[in-house]
Amino acid sequence: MGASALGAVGALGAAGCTRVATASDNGGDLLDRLKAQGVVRLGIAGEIPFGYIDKNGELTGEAPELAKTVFKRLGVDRVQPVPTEFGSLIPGLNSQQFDVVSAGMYINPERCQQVIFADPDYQMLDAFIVRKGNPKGLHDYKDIVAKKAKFATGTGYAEIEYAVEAGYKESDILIVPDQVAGLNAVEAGRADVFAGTALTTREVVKKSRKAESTKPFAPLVKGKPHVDGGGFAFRSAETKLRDAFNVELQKMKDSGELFRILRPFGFTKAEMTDMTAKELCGG
Ligand SMILES: CC1=N[C@H](C(=O)O)[C@@H](O)CN1
Repeated sequence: MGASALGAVGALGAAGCTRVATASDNGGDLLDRLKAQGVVRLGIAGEIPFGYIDKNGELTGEAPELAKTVFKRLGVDRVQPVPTEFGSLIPGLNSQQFDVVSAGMYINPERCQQVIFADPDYQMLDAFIVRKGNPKGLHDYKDIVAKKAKFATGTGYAEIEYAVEAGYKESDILIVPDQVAGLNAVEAGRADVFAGTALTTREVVKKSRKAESTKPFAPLVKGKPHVDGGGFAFRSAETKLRDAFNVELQKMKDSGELFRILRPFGFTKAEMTDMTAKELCGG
């Protein structure tokens, strides 16, 4: 089942006719309310292949497709997309614009201060978009510092911190709305490099004759190579919903169903994971 782009507008406008969670809700019974409504609102960031509206106007991506299956099993039949910028996903969730972040968001200690996460549904390395032939020889974050490259990444992306840890000055980073704007910036020479997930960069350069994606690599976090895990985020009070989601997710990991859903979006077996949200949040 797909929700149309029109549906996305409808999702925002539906607040007047459908009972949706409000700021006064304490969150503990959100699952019951979603079941009664029959719909859950998913925050997405227009990022292929994580969560996006396709050319037919249908909601898809690894996270929305997974959400459709899990929420159906939890008794919520429909999903509605609420598109926003990546950097607005956590504020949008916490201000009740939608019920769940369904954008493949990396789980890290800073974000775990603001929201709670289901266990990751995948693990991932980073990669760069560079001009064809990689003229500046940029292969990881230390290269962008050493070669004084103009560095771009997306609003709210974890990649901002990775560049800063490598010694890049935060105020020098070109922050763009998304990976398409990043590709445009590299093609036009406004940036030498755009950083994102290895899958995102690989997908977006398919549209380009001027740019390519580098080999995936592990960013350094506290000096050590780090593998990210991405998953669904919930408001901090909604442990009941998150726990119920985790139970279904674990069953899908055990049965291999999760990989069957993610594989068409370009994920490999090596990108399936046993990491937990607890360990990614810092224990
Ligand atoms: C799926 C995704 N993950 C990274 C993050 O969580 O910050 C960013 O690269 C934005 N997109």
